[in-house]
Amino acid sequence: MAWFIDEVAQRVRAAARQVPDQERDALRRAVQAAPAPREFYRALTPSPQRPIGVIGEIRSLDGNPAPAPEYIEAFTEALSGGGAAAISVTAPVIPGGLGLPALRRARAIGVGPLLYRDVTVSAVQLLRARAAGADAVSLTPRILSDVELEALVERARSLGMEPCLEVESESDITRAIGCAARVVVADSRSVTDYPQLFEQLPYTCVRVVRRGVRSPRDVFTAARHGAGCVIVGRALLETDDPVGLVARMATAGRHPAALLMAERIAHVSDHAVDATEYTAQAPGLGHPPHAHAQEGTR
Ligand SMILES: O=C(O)c1ccccc1NCC(=O)[C@H](O)[C@H](O)COP(=O)(O)O
Repeated sequence: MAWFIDEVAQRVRAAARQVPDQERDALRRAVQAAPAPREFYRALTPSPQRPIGVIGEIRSLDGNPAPAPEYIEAFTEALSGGGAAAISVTAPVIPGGLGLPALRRARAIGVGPLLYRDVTVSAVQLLRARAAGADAVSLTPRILSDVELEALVERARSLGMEPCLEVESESDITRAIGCAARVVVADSRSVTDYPQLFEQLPYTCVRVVRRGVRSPRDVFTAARHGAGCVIVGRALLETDDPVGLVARMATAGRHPAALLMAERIAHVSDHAVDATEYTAQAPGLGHPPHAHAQEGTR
């Protein structure tokens, strides 16, 4: 899948360079007017009561047209009601991605917090995501230089959003630790050694597994492998009862068995306490969402 992202990143970079200054200014104003960001990290943080959480992803099945906006709205609301700790929306560059309109709708109906997953290479994408109501954004270290990664992490934080680093290798983990990432996401299909990678992270970091998570059993497996959260997408579209499925997965995430599994590899009980201190110390947090940072990446 690496080649796919590389190709998309090239296109997105080229498009970002074309964005005129007036549009950037308009986006900054839209960010000022946007609803304040909500606490994403805290919503994901494992606790003895919920050792592993579920992020419900709203998307369409690859190749299918996007569902009607009213359906997306009802679906999003139902996922939240079913116990999803957060909602993820993917950009249209990712197959099945519904993009910023879906993000805006999800924000308007008040569910959340919201993660926007994009192939992010430019600050302008962060502005668009925040203006549409994102509380967190994904960043992929592999496609970013050190300078770009640092600038985008800081920019996301200065906008009040949690940067969630999508890691693929040991060197990505080192870079994620270097920028004090508090949420790290691994694709369980292409990053098959993710449990080993997770082990290297500070335990205050929420480890998220995505792709191929389909059942409560997969939630337990992810807990056993050190995850504090899973993202579930396709499985919710392939069942007749998405709300029931997300609810069963969320229930699995609160099950004492999940706590036993999680405790074997991470100090979940301590995590809940220490995370509070960590939040207070984390760079960029606690600032008002509209604080202005230097724009390091256009
Ligand atoms: O994210 C990518 O790099 C990507 C590239 C090409 C095709 C799909 C890609 N991502 C898929 C997703 O982001 C999934 O929607 C997400 O991981 C949830 O997984 P699933 O539950 O298997 O739908």
